[in-house]
Amino acid sequence: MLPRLNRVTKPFSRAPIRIVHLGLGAFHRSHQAWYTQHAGDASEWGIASFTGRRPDAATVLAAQDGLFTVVERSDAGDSFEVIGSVVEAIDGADVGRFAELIAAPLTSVVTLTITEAAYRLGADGKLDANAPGVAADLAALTDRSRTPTTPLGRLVFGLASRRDADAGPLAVVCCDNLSHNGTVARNAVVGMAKAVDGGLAAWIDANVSFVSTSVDRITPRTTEADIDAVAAACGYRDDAPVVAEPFRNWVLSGDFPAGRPRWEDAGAVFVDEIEPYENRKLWLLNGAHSLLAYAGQLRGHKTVAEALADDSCREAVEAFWDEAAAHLHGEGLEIPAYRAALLERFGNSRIEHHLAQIAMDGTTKLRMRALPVLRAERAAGRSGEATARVIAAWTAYTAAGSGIQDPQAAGIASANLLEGRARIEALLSLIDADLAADRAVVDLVESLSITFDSASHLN
Ligand SMILES: NC(=O)c1ccc[n+]([C@@H]2O[C@H](COP(=O)([O-])OP(=O)(O)OC[C@H]3O[C@@H](n4cnc5c(N)ncnc54)[C@H](O)[C@@H]3O)[C@@H](O)[C@H]2O)c1
Ligand SMILES: O=P(O)(O)OC[C@@H](O)[C@@H](O)[C@H](O)[C@H](O)CO
Repeated sequence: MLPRLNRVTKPFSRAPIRIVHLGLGAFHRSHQAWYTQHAGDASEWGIASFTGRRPDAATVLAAQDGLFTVVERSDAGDSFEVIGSVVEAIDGADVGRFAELIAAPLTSVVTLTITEAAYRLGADGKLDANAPGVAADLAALTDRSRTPTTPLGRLVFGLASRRDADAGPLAVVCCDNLSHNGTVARNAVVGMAKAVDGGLAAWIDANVSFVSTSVDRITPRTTEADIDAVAAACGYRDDAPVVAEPFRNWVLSGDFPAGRPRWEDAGAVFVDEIEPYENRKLWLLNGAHSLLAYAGQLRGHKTVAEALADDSCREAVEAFWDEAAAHLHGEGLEIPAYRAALLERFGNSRIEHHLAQIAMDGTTKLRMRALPVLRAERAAGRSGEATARVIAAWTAYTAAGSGIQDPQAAGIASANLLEGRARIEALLSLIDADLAADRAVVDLVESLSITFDSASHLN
């Protein structure tokens, strides 16, 4: 029997906890944990990482003393690296430990990868007070008789503890695929705090810096085959490896009032103006991912690489990129090279990135990945057809598949009981009210919604 990966089989020292992470999933491990291990001052920066919804990832990682393997997977083969920057892995339901660590004076940075849907944004882009868990968390934060269950509720709870402990300022670093993600996180956190304690909201405003980031490293969900591959290649049993592409990128903008690791040693870039980088990534990479997720599944494909190899999907991607690129300006963006690199990254067939995973939470994702391009195209006097096709593919996908996972799943199901343009209008209203109110857009999306029609492939 193989030995288990842990700090005895691989003697990594434990850095002191100075970073608290919320959302212990695959991406946190391949990205922020990797960058922290590769910072020049890594020995000073340990991460305590909390799960979001289930304890499973924390249970497995805790049994390995926080250690896991990053499998860097390219067409040329796999390389393996043990990461030791996560020094404590904890069930997110342990809000007591979370608050204790947020309140610790040594804690300087809180990072988040809790998915787009967890920010509970409504179609107006603001915190949706009717979203699951929000009202209950506001009540819990008010009377303190229960602990909050949403990630943002837990963060507000933790920040209240830090204020009470007078532990000083810190930085919250949002690493989710959202435009203006620092501002979104700030609005959601301060909005929630304001609803329960004006003094706390003012303290957060004065003491917490919300850093915006553009994060990039394709990291699919780990499979049993990945676990077996690590065992075969490394000679130890790791139940929490993570597979990622060789490419990685991290652009950050904002203040770190209590310090931060020297992530720049690992290639992170600190900028004053993040928007051009953010748009390039969210539109070209994530927008194309969403298009491939819907169009590709309609055409019977399972992975990004398979969908990209289908000419009709690839042409739709290129046309969408042409429209998006017209609105991407800024020094050093190098759009042609970025597009060429994306084709290569998407075509990495050894990374089995499942379209079904990318397809989740479409209403929230399309709002950031496609809608801004459509708006910009129409403002420029053009139809925005290629971008409308991205949204049209989603409308077709919602009708063809079952078990749609989306914060607006109930609204999607109701909309799909309608027919024709009424159905399209109802679906678009779940993404954006103005979009649904524009008759020309509704007609355009309706006319394009049969482009990838092949519903028999789904279910
Ligand atoms: N995987 C990638 O390639 C990648 C790349 C760039 C950015 N990201 C960002 O990171 C996020 C997480 O990706 P991942 O691959 O780690 O996913 P994952 O499913 O492996 O992990 C997500 C984590 O967030 C928690 N979570 C999910 N939904 C939640 C909810 N509604 N409320 C509370 N907690 C919730 C989960 O419990 C888990 O801890 C993405 O949504 C995206 O915003 C991912
Ligand atoms: O992780 P999500 O669900 O926000 O989006 C799915 C993919 O588009 C995304 O994970 C990309 O692979 C990633 O953003 C690449 O850096």
